[in-house]
Amino acid sequence: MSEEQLSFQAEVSRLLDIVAHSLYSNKEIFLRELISNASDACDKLRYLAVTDGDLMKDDPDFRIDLEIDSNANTLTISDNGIGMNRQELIDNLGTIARSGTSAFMEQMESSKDGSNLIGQFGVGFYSSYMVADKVSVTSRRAGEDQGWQWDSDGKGKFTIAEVEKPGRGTSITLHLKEEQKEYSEELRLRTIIKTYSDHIPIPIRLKKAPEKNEDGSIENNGDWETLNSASAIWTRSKSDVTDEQYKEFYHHVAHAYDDPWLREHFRVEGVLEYSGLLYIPGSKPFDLFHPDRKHGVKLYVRRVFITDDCQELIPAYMRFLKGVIDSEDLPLNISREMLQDNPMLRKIRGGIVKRVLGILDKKAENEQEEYLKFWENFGSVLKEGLYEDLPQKDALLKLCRFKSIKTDSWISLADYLENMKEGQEHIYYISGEDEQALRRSPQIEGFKAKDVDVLVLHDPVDEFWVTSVNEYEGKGFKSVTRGGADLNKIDSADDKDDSSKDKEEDKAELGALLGYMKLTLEGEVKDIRSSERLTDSAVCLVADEGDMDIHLERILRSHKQVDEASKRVLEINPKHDLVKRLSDLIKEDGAAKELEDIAWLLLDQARILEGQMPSDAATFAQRMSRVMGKGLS
Ligand SMILES: Nc1ncnc2c1ncn2[C@@H]1O[C@H](COP(=O)(O)OP(=O)(O)OP(=O)(O)O)[C@@H](O)[C@H]1O
Repeated sequence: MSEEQLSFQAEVSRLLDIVAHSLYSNKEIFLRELISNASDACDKLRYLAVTDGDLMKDDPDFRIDLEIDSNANTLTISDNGIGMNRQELIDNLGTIARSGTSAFMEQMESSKDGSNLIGQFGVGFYSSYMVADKVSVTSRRAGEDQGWQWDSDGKGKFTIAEVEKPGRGTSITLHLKEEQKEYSEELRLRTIIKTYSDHIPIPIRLKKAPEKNEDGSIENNGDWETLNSASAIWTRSKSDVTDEQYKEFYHHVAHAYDDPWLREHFRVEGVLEYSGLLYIPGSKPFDLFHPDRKHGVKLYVRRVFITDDCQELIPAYMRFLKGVIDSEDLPLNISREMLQDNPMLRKIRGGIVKRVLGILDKKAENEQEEYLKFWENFGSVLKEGLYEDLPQKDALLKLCRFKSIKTDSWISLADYLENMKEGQEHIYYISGEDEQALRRSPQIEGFKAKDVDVLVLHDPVDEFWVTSVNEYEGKGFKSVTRGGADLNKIDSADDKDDSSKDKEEDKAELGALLGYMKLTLEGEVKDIRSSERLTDSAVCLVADEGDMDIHLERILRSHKQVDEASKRVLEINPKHDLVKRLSDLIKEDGAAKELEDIAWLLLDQARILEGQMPSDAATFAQRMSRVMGKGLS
């Protein structure tokens, strides 16, 4: 087959354009990316060879080789890993499958200086174009006979052609840009490998240029020099690994380039034996909430890479974890299907969950500021565990941090309980999407007045756990937009001022108003009641005790999971001037029309405060005009 020319997927072209034109100063990381890919390719073959030994029989020792040609100004990185066939070359090097890429590119394009972002994201193979103006890839898939060559200058198109390739694996030749000649110098390469790739568990070798002695004899005939330690970092003892090496391993295993927030290197012995090196990233990945997002923990069995896609290893609510788990007990030839319901794996998962929760607990306890960095990045994800992993509910609730109406900083549930008022039986919360709007909600007025704190839950995930988690330390969670507020049970200095005689009179007058409004608004609301929770506003809507919370219902309706809106309870503030005036008006003759208008306007006002529309915008406007006109006359 002759050479074929194909176009990059549009996203790749955009990415290549960003890479080539970025002001990214740290160009040397291209080598880290290519070596990382080569090492992954060897891992993949090692796994396949467990069940098909023939795949690597002819060449059993993995290696990654670097060769320089200073005359041609090229650098070649070769591996004897899994290799790629024609279709794989087209798919892998011509399209982008990673879930976070679109989000990354949007941010890149909207930010002035993307260098920082490129550093965080890692553009993999395409980073070659930071130093090369042309890249040639020859590859032969293990177990196949035909080799393929892929060539591109990174400007929209690439070619692919059949080629002779004696050994399996991939060779990537970078035709270095004139100004990037330094990457064809031995010393430079040695330093880069030591810095970024020492942890790679496969020998990375550099072919030394033959040296001529003075007498013309050749000193070394192109010997290979191994540049890295070449042992799996998690098998070494902690004292043998430097912070820098731990960090570089994180960059490799997580494909992320921030500093990890936490690392945990451990070994479990006993009935079940496994070791692990886990990290929690220092920043929030672009794709944390992407539906395809998976955790980044690779499963190894006795140093053999098995998979980086084992959903049974780590629960989804810990998908921020990155790193490696290496089991001594699982069978080497375990298939990915067999992993699905494996009791040993379930135990490992249980162990990891406990370990991670334990570490987080310690951090939350001893290094509160530090812990909040984690919480702000990954708290939303961890909270998913509150309904996905009920046995861990209490441990998770202990780790949760919340905003509340009394403070802009984060508090724990323990802090909340400590500040509960005499007679307060519930942990009160208000939930919705907009934190500031929640803080202004009429439903929290009475709580503020009584100095009772209310948690402000503005994370979309909150609506889901808060309805399934019943209590913390014996105190139930209660929405302030639902049911009775129970505020009269809570002591407050204000209550003592009202004389009981006044109260009785007020009650009778309000009773008449409530009766009138119930008749007028019949069918529109479930009930109309005097409110304990309002102090400044005249009205608000609440959900009846057994009904669905107003905000939760709104979310479910927007996802079409609930068809009809429930009828709500309209609460009226008996202490509000307008309400008092209405109670008087009801005794006057000829006020019926005005009263009717106001009753409807109050209901629509309460609806608007909940972010809803008045039931009929035109009638609402007419009523409003009539009442305003009356006010002016
Ligand atoms: N040396 C190699 N041998 C075999 N396959 C490779 C090699 N280099 C790259 N690939 C294939 O090309 C794909 C794309 O590589 P690329 O570096 O762009 O992304 P990635 O490795 O998936 O992620 P990242 O961008 O984080 O490096 C890889 O997933 C792999 O399938």
